[in-house]
Amino acid sequence: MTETSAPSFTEWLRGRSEPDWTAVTTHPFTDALFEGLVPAAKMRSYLVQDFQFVDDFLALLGSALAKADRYSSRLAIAGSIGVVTSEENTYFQRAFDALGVGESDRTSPALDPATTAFRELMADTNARGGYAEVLTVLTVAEWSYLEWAMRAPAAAPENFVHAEWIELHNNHGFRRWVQWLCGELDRVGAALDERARARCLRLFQQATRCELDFFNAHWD
Ligand SMILES: Cc1ncc(C[n+]2csc(CCO)c2C)c(N)n1
Repeated sequence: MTETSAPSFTEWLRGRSEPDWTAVTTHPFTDALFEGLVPAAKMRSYLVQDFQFVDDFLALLGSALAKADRYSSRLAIAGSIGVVTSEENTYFQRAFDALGVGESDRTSPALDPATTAFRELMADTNARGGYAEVLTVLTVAEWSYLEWAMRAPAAAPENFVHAEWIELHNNHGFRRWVQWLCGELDRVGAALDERARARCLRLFQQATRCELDFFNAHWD
């Protein structure tokens, strides 16, 4: 009777992942990005590693597509796969050109430990997780990026490498996709038993930690 405002599953997951969640979404790397003040060498290493991250992320989206429990969910996920494989992809190529990234660093760079840890978490979730677990890891990666990017001031930095990286993560379509993801995880989470919910929480916390380590690896 007093349960008028129980937190949603995703709000509960986020709240239980503090203080790391706020450390990610207010990270100094993102503040510097807003001002166009990330040094080129740091922006380069970050994007080179992130391009490797995006490959496994795409595989995880494919896993969600396969594991979804209904057609309308598969359609929403397919739409997001289309975005990752079109607009995002040309951003990386143009940014790499601007930053002078050579061929081997585009295709097979030495991986930073933070990149490897994140890739392993995604690969494990892909191999062993069900739909709820896959959604959990996707939600951390997308929601945390939306949250930092929504903090951007109205004036964009001059350099397109900085400006477009912000715009990719706070545009209307991306906001709607993250809203869909959170709503989907809330829907699927409502049907889980306590043990399965606890598994999702552990994954949410691990993925949040991976996001923090990823930013920290390119900032000091
Ligand atoms: C470390 C890291 N975490 C999350 C994202 C966010 N993200 C991953 S793939 C993708 C495409 C849109 O669905 C977006 C926004 C990132 N780039 N790098």
